[in-house]
Amino acid sequence: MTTADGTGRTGGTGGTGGTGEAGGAGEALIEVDGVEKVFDVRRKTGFLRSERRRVRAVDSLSFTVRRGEMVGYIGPNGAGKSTTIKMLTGILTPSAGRLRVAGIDPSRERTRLARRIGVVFGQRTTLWWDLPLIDSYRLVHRMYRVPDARYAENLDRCVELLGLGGLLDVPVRQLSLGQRMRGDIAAALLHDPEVLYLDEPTIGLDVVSKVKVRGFLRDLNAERGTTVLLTTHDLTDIEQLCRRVMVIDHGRLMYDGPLTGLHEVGESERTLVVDFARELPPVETDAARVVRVEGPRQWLAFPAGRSAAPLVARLAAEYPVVDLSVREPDIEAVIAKMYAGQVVP
Ligand SMILES: Nc1ncnc2c1ncn2[C@@H]1O[C@H](COP(=O)(O)OP(=O)(O)OP(=O)(O)O)[C@@H](O)[C@H]1O
Repeated sequence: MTTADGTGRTGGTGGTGGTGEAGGAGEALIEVDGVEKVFDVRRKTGFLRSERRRVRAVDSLSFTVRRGEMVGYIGPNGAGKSTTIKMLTGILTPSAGRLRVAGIDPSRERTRLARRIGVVFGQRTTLWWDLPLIDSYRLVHRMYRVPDARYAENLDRCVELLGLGGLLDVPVRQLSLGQRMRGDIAAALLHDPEVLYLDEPTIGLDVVSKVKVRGFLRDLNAERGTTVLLTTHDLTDIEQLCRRVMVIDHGRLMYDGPLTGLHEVGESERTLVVDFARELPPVETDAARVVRVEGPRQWLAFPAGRSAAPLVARLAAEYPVVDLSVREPDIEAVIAKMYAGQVVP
């Protein structure tokens, strides 16, 4: 497993939290130590025959998330993300290893833990389908025994910031996907959880709804210091919300560190696009390689971890440069390479 500092240690690399910087390097809130989850699966192989197969969904998983962090948890389909979240909520019991959330063993004290965490599964709603949105919130109010004043304050805040004002009396089944998702996020927050697990919170949303949801989560983390573990296939969610990212594949943690550090793991390159005053042969320099030439324009690739400044200074000194721009590497390509096993962290 690779960490940004190359030590293999986890949990410290993103210790200053998400983009919101809430809470600084706080106490360990989520502790995962050598956790495994094995499923016994029966598969029919004939009319009366079946075979047993063991699926190791999570394997030797260890990480720590500190209070106030906003961490992206990503991986290809079937990597073990949902299984991890289910263990962290107490829905599933680990086959081996140690788990603590806010000091609580999730599978042993699921009800006690429920008061401390909020969960949003983008693919499923926790709201009552046939009831108006506000009725679901009233039920949450009672279930979690949230003090009346606190409930009213949290509800007002969510209604305002998530734009739920005109929707409270609408039955959940009549809400659009984006409205329903915002409604679900509010429901998960009415009891002031310290930890919020978000499993694909922007799936299927249009651009405007995505922006709204991301802005809300950023503010929540910055203002309330809520710790967020975010699972998503949308890397823009991660880029805009999380300074720290964990990549899981085949149940194992492949990378834990800043998003920018993935560029180094993936040996990705930035591109300097240079317009010269006239057509020139490909420029020769050790600091970059020319990957494309079109008339007076040339594209020079150089390692993403390196500054463009020395290269720019040298070109400007030696060539008739008219204009320059730097293109950032494509993080999706780096991660796709990682999933495909071309990058061995
Ligand atoms: N209840 C279960 N019984 C048997 N196998 C399971 C069960 N839940 C998950 N698995 C298997 O465990 C592995 C990890 O699944 P998991 O749902 O955690 O992946 P994921 O990373 O969340 O994937 P996705 O991005 O597709 O949601 C997969 O091989 C899956 O088929």
